Amino acid sequence: MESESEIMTIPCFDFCKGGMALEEGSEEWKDMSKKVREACESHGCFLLMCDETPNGVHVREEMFNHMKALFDLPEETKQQHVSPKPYRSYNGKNSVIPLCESFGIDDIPLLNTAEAFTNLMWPQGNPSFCQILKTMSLKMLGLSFLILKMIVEDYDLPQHYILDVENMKSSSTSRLMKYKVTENNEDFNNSLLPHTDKNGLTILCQNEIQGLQVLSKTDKWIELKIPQNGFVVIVGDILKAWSNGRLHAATHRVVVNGEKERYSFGVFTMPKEEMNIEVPSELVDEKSHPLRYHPFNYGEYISYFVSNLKENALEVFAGL
Ligand SMILES: O=C(O)CCC(=O)C(=O)O
Ligand SMILES: [Fe+2]
Repeated sequence: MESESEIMTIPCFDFCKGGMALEEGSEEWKDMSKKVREACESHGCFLLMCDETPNGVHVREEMFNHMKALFDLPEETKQQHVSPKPYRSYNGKNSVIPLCESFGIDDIPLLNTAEAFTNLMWPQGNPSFCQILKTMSLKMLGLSFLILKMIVEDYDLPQHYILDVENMKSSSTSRLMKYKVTENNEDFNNSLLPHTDKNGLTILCQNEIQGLQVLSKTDKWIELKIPQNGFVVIVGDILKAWSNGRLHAATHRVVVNGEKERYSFGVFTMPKEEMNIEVPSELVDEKSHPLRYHPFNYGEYISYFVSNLKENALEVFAGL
């Protein structure tokens, strides 16, 4: 029963009560900003509902059907998706996480990368999947920006810090993931190993199969129950650093041990590689919040992480 009560500790917020999106600057928006900031500080994550359109459920269902067809393509076809950037190329044969397969596509809302991807996988094209990838990536990127603006609002930071959070979502990667099921119990904990995300903010959704767990500050794994048509929002290293460690980058993992495959789709927002991350002076307080991170370059941080692959990369690279 322990995990039952722990489930309750991760809050779920509805940004679109009754189909109406929150109006920026309204009292409701301000109340929500406080709740969002508190959840990001205490848990480093929260669940999110935002049903603006009645056909949202339908779009999701179609997306996961398309994703199944994608992962069912021949291995040679999937392997054609390659990128010089880390964690983008098709990854299907990773001995550390043998149950997980993934693709990463950069900047779908800004460039024609969804077309390029679907044309590569299906030489005759796949316009409906392409459209869904664009719709979902754009929606999730928009939600990321809204959440980042709420955080600036609730810290009562001067308006020019909106530029900081605009930078923090100036690039994005959409990741498509499949978790296979296995009969071998020993593999269960290997679906996706514990990690913090190295970007700014992550928003994920999944088919009906749960499996994502977050580590509480008291070192207990909490099984998330992502509502149907809901999302989970996770604070990454960059947002933690920018907030001077006030926001918590939640360690999370995936454990899938049911009978059905899990598919998930995530939008990882991040700064452009050349951008620098610097703590706003307003978030530094000599007594209660002394400066924890020196200014650093995002691209250099990612290179450092990729060459060391240590989970304490942020503290070692940018910590004071
Ligand atoms: O599939 C999921 O729900 C989590 C994926 C994840 O944590 C990641 O790709 O960083
Ligand atoms: Fe992650």
